[in-house]
Amino acid sequence: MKKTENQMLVIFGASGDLTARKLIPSLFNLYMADQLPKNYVVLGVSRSNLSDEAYRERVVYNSSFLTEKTKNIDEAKLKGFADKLYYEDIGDDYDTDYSNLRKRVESLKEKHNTSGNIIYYLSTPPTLYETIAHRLSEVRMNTQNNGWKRLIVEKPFGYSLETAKKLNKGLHQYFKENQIYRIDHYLGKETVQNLLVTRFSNSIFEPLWNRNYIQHVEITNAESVGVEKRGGYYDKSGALRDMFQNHLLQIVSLVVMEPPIGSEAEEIRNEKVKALKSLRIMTDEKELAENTIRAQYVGSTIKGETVKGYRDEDGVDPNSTTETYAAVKFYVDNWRWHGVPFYVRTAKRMPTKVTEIVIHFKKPHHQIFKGSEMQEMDNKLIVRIQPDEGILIKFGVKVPGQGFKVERANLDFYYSSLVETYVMEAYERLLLDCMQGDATLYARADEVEAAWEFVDPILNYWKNGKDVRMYGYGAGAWGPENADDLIEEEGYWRNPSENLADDPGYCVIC
Ligand SMILES: NC(=O)C1=CN([C@@H]2O[C@H](COP(=O)(O)OP(=O)(O)OC[C@H]3O[C@@H](n4cnc5c(N)ncnc54)[C@H](OP(=O)(O)O)[C@@H]3O)[C@@H](O)[C@H]2O)C=CC1
Ligand SMILES: O=C1O[C@H](COP(=O)(O)O)[C@@H](O)[C@H](O)[C@H]1O
Repeated sequence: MKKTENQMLVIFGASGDLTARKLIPSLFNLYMADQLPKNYVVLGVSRSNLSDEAYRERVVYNSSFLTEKTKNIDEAKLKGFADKLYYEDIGDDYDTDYSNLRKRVESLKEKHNTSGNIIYYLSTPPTLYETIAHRLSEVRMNTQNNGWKRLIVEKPFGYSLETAKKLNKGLHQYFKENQIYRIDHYLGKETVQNLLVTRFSNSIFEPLWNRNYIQHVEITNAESVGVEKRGGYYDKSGALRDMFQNHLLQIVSLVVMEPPIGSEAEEIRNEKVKALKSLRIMTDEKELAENTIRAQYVGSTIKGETVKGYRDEDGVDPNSTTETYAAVKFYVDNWRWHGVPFYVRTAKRMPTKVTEIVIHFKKPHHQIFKGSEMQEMDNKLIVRIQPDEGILIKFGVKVPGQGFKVERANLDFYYSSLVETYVMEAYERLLLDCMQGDATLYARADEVEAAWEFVDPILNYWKNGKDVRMYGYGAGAWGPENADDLIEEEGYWRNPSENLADDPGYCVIC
């Protein structure tokens, strides 16, 4: 097991939603699992005027995000966690002299003997990331001569290729690349990481993992919720920036990448960046029109309840042209994937919440068991990222009896069957990795830029292209009908029913 050295976590934007909903609960889980170092403190920093006690009340004792976790633990244990949380009011603006902050950090370091190792977590609006890094360096809080300093940067990492490059350049003035941890919480999901193990620790998948055996790859990320309280943010972002550029292209990179020479962070990240750079960038309008689809959810009734359309959501422009659904077909220009189409879709307000990767294998070259419905009998490997995390292989078996009746069978594995194993939540895992200096599951500067390089032309086309359509889909539907045209050559999008194995598909071929 890796060692977690004594250290301090300084969270900028500590009065915000992410800190309360994800960061503090993750730290609490790590505390309960005895994973925090012996000498450890958290210093929350924001503009709100709060005392240490008031901050503890807010994010621990009165936190609705912790109630489930804390209701059965004894007071002293909870106090042991809460007492390690402190708060510093930065003043009216983050763009200020950090000398007082430095003094506070020094005094906490002395008091708790945290040894000068510090993680700075940037959980503010992204426009402040570079400012905070600059202000930290001004008072030498980035220097590593008395302990390491790491910087976790939240998404979104840029708004376009240009802004991402600018942000990388800006941060690199004050922190070295190996100090910067760009968080992508999908990489913290156990099933996403398991893709590497499935591919590279088994000898049965990798020989088939190429253009000779794979017909196409399909990735679906669906959310049943709408934009909730984040309409203001989402309307400036949209599905392509919010989910596709980061989380989904990270998943694509793990599906596409070549075997790394080892499991060290740089070995894996080198291969991921090569994979991202091999995505064929679409340039002409015809290509973009044929291979991309965007849509918005419109009002509808789901299970008897009226659901608002996107343009009626709080914080959303009533004439908004921001997409809540994005589907893209693309190719990967390398030896392994030549000619294999990838279909990736992401959306809000779909029938269910599900993320899955479906590897569709080619049919056998010569079909012995001919029948009208033979085309239904395709082999698939489904990696279910959430919910019902697991892996499923679909193949045909003979139904006992005369003739050749073929039925689909499933070979499945569910994470829930590992009852003894505690599966960490994504933020928990990623925080612990950063505490231990492991950047494998964080995105490197060149990965982020390569992903933007692919996405930028699509965004530009959607914004400035001629006659670009914005389709509508009823809230609670599987996207617009036109999205079926995109995948027509292969058949149809898989309907990821609620239960992973609940797709019995039966056909009689003789
Ligand atoms: N919430 C989520 O689920 C997710 C959030 N993120 C990212 O994490 C970061 C934080 O998100 P979240 O916590 O939701 O954001 P919030 O809007 O809740 O704000 C975070 C903090 O920033 C400060 N802040 C807000 N607006 C301003 C402003 N205009 N100028 C200066 N400070 C401001 C607030 O503190 P105060 O006013 O006290 O200074 C607050 O503590 C963002 O970059 C977001 O994109 C990423 C993934 C998911
Ligand atoms: O980063 C984001 O992710 C969430 C979905 O995350 P999940 O772990 O629940 O799948 C999404 O709702 C949000 O819009 C986006 O910013």
